[in-house]
Amino acid sequence: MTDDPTGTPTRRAALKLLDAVLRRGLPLEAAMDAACGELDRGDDRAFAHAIAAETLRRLPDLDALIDTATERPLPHDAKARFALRIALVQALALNTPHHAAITTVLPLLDGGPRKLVHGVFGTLMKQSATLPDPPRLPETVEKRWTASWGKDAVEAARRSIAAPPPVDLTLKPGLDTALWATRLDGISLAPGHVRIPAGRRIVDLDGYDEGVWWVQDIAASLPARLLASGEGRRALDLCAAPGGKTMQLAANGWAVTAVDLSEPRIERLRENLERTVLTADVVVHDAESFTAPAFDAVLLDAPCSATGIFRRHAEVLYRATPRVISDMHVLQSRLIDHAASLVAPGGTLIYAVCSLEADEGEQIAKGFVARHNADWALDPIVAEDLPAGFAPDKVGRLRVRPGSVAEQGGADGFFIARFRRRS
Ligand SMILES: C[S@@+](CC[C@H](N)C(=O)[O-])C[C@H]1O[C@@H](n2cnc3c(N)ncnc32)[C@H](O)[C@@H]1O
Repeated sequence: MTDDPTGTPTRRAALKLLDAVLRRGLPLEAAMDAACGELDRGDDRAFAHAIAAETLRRLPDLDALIDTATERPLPHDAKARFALRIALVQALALNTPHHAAITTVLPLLDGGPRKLVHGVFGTLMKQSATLPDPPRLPETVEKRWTASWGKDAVEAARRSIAAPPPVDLTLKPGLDTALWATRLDGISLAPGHVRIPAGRRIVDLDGYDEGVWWVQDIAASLPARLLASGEGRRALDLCAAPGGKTMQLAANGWAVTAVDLSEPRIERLRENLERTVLTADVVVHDAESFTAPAFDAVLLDAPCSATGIFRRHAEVLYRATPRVISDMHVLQSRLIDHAASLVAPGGTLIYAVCSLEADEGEQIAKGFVARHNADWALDPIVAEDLPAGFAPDKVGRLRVRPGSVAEQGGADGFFIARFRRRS
């Protein structure tokens, strides 16, 4: 594409990324290699990613602006709409000069409605259009979350999608948390936790090479914190990759078996164990059919819609259709039943999902107890089990919703329940 203006290949990559995410349902990170094949430079790839990620964070507001400036609404999958989203997000959220934002995008419409796109962009710039602060979430998500968690949670979710969230690190046990918070120029919300601002290169940070910490949102660290120290007892981490909870359990004295279906993700788990000098028995297997002698504890971090990680991966809000959520509910019900069959009498089962959908959290916990009432009981989580800022619900399960620890930078959405098998 030698006659493209400078910068157009980056915008073409951003267009391919958005197409992969919004039309083909891929995660943004998974689409990077194929979409950015034309780009040799790391900073061009990073900018293509930034354009796509910012577009996804701002999509409802970008589309609403576009609709104010067209006579008839453009179809949602029209190339002209994709091109306008990319031009507008640069001009209105990424500080790209207006001229550069549009001239680099027009060549993407080879043989298409360039005049229309140029005209709509020009009209909006003349009107000094702006994007609202905080951004809106997709309407269907706002309705669903308002019904489940209330208006304040939706307001908090809007505020928290506005910018990339901070990054949390889990320290190996026995380290001085305050010292590491200072060394990493961060803050701590709990023993063994350090929070640093977004945007730092993780591999350059103090302690990375020595493997004394790993990246893990504070909410994602809570399920393993709900198990006492292992003292050599056996724990099964089901759906374990890339290994955040495996590392917590292994570091806390459990003899861990880590099971995951995905070979590439298990590879990352192995690398993480190697870097942190921790050990686990690692097995590539479907969790639904995995068998072994019963364990003292089983942690099931079930596959889910992942709507709890919307602050980092806004595309989850578009992928989590009602159909996906209901399919996940069915899979999670089967997985929790199988996980329970692997727990020894008197043992503990932890169920966790990084989802903000009650159907994947509260409803799974309720269904499990209803089906297995004779052998199992909820083991209520109490305030003392949790870091400041997190509180169990009235029956003793933990729902981390938007707005939790907001003043300190928030947390991923999560649901966690702990159950005890009767002896
Ligand atoms: C939420 S992620 C797990 C995160 C992990 N527990 C951690 O703390 O790093 C869910 C995982 O479930 C795995 N998975 C999905 N379906 C599975 C199945 N049927 N059996 C085993 N693993 C599965 C995925 O490969 C993915 O790694």
